[in-house]
Amino acid sequence: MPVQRSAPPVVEEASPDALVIRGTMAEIAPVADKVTSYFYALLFVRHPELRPMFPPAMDAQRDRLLKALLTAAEHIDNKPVLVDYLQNLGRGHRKYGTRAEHYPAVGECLIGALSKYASAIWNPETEAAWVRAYTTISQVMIDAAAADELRAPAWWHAEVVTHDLRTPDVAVVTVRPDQPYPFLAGQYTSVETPWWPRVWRHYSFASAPRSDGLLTFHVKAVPAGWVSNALVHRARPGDVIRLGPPAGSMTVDHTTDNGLLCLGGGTGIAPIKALVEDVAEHGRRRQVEVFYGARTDHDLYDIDTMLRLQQSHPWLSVRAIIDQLAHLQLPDAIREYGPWNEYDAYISGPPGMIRSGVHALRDIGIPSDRIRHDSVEELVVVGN
Ligand SMILES: NC(=O)C1=CN([C@@H]2O[C@H](COP(=O)(O)OP(=O)(O)OC[C@H]3O[C@@H](n4cnc5c(N)ncnc54)[C@H](O)[C@@H]3O)[C@@H](O)[C@H]2O)C=CC1
Repeated sequence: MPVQRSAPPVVEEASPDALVIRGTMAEIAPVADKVTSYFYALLFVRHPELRPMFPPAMDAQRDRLLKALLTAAEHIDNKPVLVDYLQNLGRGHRKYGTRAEHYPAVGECLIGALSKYASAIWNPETEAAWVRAYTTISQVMIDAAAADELRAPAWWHAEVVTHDLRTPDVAVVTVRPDQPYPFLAGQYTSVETPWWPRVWRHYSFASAPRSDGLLTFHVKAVPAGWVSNALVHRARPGDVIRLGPPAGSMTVDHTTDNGLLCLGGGTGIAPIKALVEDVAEHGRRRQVEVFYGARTDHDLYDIDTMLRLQQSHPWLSVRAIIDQLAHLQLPDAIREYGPWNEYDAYISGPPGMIRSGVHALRDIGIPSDRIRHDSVEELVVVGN
């Protein structure tokens, strides 16, 4: 579930519907791939008009919609987190051309796929629980999309204005959106390139909002990453990409004077740089300690920028942690510094680093509600 703060495990009584849903999920878990294929087969056979809203090749991300729906259903009892997640999902679906009338079609195929593969336990009560859950899920998404329609476009076009290849596989790409693009430092967006229509990937903004309206992303080309390879090796000034709405809550809490302990691994330094700029713009002096991790010194592609920021801001300290030299990975390095009890923590980087970072931070006494990061589930597709 994309919880953007590190939530402590919630121990609560499950509702009868939640129990039924969990029962179905346990039943289909061993055949999840088959459920996914069958769900999309049903959807495209029964509703061929929906096919163009999905990527031509479905292998890379075919189960994202289904996964999102199942994740939401599983958390049906956790209303505040669920609503937040679904509102984002509903807003985010506007860029695919999703409309309110598409939701019943998806619901019908979801029930069709579940009832086929959970047939051993499927009965009218199971179906009723899923219909109730899906109705709740789709209504939150539909309402959020409708509200968003009044204030923002479904997507933005953005022209590449500079493309700076920093290493053989990392590029810093700056784009100019065709309309104002409101967002907060620390957030991310989704990007579609002209070469892979309808394949969207998430990238964090590498700067706080700028007066010239330009947006910058740090992109690393990863093996088999269609979007990332296109952005690093193919995109040039003048190319036009599409952007979805901003998302994410790894933003600076300006209601506190706590320091910021920031861990950025690899291209995960991008949103950390945006956070530093945000603190600078707010003008209140807060200690910001950045740990910038990389596998080798060649991978520290943005260290000059970070050191320049350190030079201009006495409240900022930047430390590079290089695996090879430090003989330990980034999250463990923070244990040698501190104390960190007056700090809020921000972590950005590969999913494994976020997981071990949260662990290390809790271990040194930072409570979960003061540790912020993007959802690890969403990150699995970030940057591909
Ligand atoms: N908002 C966010 O959280 C953002 C996340 N990213 C993600 O960051 C990643 C960047 O990839 P690369 O530059 O190739 O990073 P990388 O794989 O080279 O690793 C960067 C740093 O993270 C540490 N690290 C990696 N795996 C670890 C693990 N399992 N446990 C502890 N430490 C670990 C490494 O020691 C290194 O210091 C991508 O997965 C991208 O999706 C990128 C931008 C923003």
